[in-house]
Amino acid sequence: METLTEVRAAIDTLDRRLLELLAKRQQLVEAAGRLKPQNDAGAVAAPERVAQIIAARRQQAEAVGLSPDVAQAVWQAITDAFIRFETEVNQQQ
Ligand SMILES: O=C(O)C(=O)C[C@]1(C(=O)O)C=C[C@@H](O)C=C1
Repeated sequence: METLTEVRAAIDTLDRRLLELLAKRQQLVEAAGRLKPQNDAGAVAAPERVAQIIAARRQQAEAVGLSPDVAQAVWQAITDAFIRFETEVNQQQ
């Protein structure tokens, strides 16, 4: 992989896989939102679970050669976005 164009093509391919995994994650979050009591913002936000996820992903990142700070930022953004998504699901069930 020698050119910026090649590197970007590889990033696009990898991002496609990430999108598919995030779509599967969304289905699981939707199921979680339906299992929680309706209109329960505290249950949806589950801050203790988010803290557990962030700590675990930091450790798991180190094991696979990913910067723990990058992992924390990514999973903070993921959980923020999915809490917003799950809030909609939880209100509409
Ligand atoms: O574990 C849950 O309770 C979920 O609803 C899933 C999830 C997640 O995205 O991983 C989403 C919202 C909560 O803040 C915590 C975690």
